[in-house]
Amino acid sequence: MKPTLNITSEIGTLKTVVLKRPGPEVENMIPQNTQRFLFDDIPYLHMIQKEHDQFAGILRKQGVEVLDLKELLTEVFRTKDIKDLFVLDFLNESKAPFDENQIGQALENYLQQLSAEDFVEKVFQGVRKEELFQEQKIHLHDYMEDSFPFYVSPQPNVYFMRDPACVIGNGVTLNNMKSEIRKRESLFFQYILKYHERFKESEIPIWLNRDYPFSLEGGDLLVLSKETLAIGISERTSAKAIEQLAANIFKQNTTINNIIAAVVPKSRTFMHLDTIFTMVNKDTFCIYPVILTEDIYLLERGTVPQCVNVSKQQSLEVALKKVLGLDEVNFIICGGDDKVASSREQWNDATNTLAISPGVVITYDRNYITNDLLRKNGIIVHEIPSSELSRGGGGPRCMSMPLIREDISFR
Ligand SMILES: NC(=O)NCCC[C@H](N)C(=O)O
Repeated sequence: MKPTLNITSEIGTLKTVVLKRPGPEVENMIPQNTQRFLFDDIPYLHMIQKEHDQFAGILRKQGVEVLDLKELLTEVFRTKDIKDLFVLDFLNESKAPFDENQIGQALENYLQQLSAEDFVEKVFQGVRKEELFQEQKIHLHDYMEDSFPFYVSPQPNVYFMRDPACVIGNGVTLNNMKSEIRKRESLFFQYILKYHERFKESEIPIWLNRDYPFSLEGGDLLVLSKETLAIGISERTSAKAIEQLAANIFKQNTTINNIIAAVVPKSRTFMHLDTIFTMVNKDTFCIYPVILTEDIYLLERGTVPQCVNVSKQQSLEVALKKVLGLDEVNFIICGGDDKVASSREQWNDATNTLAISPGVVITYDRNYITNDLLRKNGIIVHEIPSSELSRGGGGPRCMSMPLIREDISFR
């Protein structure tokens, strides 16, 4: 029988993954607010869907079971009581204007009467002001030209499935995401794990919950092996969340004994560890070289009650060799030696590879120098078109949430 969740590496043969096909929510941005939504441009919907369909198509062709976030949520919300409960949580977290009686109640009523299918679309696309009150201007700010047109803001980042939750072993983290605009995304997984037929009977450990006050995002967390995680201390993921996660995991009877914590320079370009470091084979990593000069720490299982021992490491290479038991580590530098190409391809998510088995990855076609280098290093590369997908600032790894991979051994 298939396990519900099993992720013990980044590269074990991928069996089940969750994706979200980009939908009309990506068109609910305007040039004045793309930055607020963490986008660099507004994608062309028709094309981004075509590109994403090719991504899903390659995964299916490789025998991967592809689950769809929209379908999972729709199945959960067919039960009216669960949907009504979610409406309240969702509006609360959307900072919907509940205090303004008329609007809060109208929003609640409006969402409650939608079918499960329409409701899920609305959750992604947001609720425009004119949907509730035709052209009605109530407040002074409604008269202002730049007034935000939504009561409930859209969620264009939902196709970046990697970030709101991380599967580690047979458990998950439900992440408190850094930016206000993405915080609601991990609420989806709370509901799916608790109420969806496929998950609700399994006792899934929650390694760190979304009410933990310091932020963590999935793009920063890599499961390197049964024993080891790598986590970026980044713009999005705090050192406190990493240590708390370590303490929670080490306290349990798990195989994880080590966490490599790598400093990631705080900038939009390097927003998560997986924008500068991914694993493509047992001893091979695709990197942007900035990761080689930043500080590296190791968190190890200590003795209770001082559960986490922290030590500074000499380098990423030394730390990887130690925790993975490797004699050599092969770093493939994205874009190669040409600094301009390296920087450009990093920006276009060249290092954001998604492994579908050891030495087999999916990447963006636009990063042709890195793809070539990967192939020269014996990696099989499946390319997907990326003109529109890349506009949101993430690549194939960011767009996927693996639930089940086959176990592999390193030694
Ligand atoms: N793991 C990743 O690097 N995810 C990419 C997230 C892109 C999204 N627009 C964001 O800024 O959060």
